[in-house]
Amino acid sequence: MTALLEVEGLRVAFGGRIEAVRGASLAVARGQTHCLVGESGCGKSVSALAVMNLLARRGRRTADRLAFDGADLLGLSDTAMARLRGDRMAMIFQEPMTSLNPAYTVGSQMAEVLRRHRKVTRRAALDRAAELLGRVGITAPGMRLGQFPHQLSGGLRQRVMIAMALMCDPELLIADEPTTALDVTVQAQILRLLAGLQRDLGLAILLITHDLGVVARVAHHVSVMYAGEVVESAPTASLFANPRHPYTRGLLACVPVPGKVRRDQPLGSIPGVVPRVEPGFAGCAFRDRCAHADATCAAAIPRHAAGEGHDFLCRLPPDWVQAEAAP
Ligand SMILES: Nc1ncnc2c1ncn2[C@@H]1O[C@H](COP(=O)(O)OP(=O)(O)OP(=O)(O)O)[C@@H](O)[C@H]1O
Repeated sequence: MTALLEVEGLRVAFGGRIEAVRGASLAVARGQTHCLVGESGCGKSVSALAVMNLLARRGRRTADRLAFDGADLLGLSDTAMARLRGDRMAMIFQEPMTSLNPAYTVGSQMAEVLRRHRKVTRRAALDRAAELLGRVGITAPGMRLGQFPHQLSGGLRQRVMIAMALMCDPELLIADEPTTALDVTVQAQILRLLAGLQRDLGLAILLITHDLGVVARVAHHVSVMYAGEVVESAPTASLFANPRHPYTRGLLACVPVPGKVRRDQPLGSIPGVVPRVEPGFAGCAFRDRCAHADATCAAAIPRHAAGEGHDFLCRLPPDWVQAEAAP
């Protein structure tokens, strides 16, 4: 079966000088959670915004294919895309106030989302809003409908934003770091909520995160992004058991293992920073930070298949990790 969201060869440039996304491909299967991971500045948010056609004015996107439920998104007019957004595909952000309007009550803005896409009465839209507030774990939903966003805690605002995204019963939810700004307990609650919604409603979720702990808990499939490219893509179990790209291995080495980290030990990080890449850049963008780099890393890099649904972009062969470990 074709994936619900198909992205192939996506490129995004800003003002023609910075290439934020450089030929990224990924596919989100129906009813599954696909995580897009990588350090800050790798192009995760820009990729998601490009899919939704919500890039800032200077951003230009091109792609070999961009399709939702088999239908081309690249050829859609702005009006047709706006009809799809918030209806069959919805997006939530790290900061709920990106989506919530401080001037309107929770109820009126949730109802407005439904009434923009469906012919329903205000009463029916408010009933649906109350039902969804209950579904995302908000008690006394009737009372919350009459409140303004500033009267809610950060965790509640995040739940309201999720409920609002669900008003039209979307098939795809794109969630850009939805838990980063929350404290750890609320983070865990929101992740449990998203996993439950994915299961119960058959939602497909494209979850952007830099937290590999989150990935391990919720993802079916993972795409690792570096400097605008997907450098490794794999089913979650395969990625954690057999990471191939040196960048993925570096990210995983930074995750503390319970019981193995001493209190006084600093958390790991990969030395160096993600480079900003100009159009025409050739070779592997990770080479300056990579212990395995050699002169060939400045030339074209092959993409290797490394098992079912697992591929990576590197000059090293698919079995390099085992070969290096062998005596
Ligand atoms: N409006 C813009 N104009 C110019 N450059 C931009 C714009 N938006 C993003 N970029 C650049 O695109 C690159 C990718 O940014 P993006 O926000 O997608 O990264 P990210 O991986 O989502 O990181 P974060 O986790 O910090 O959001 C960065 O170098 C960023 O500076």
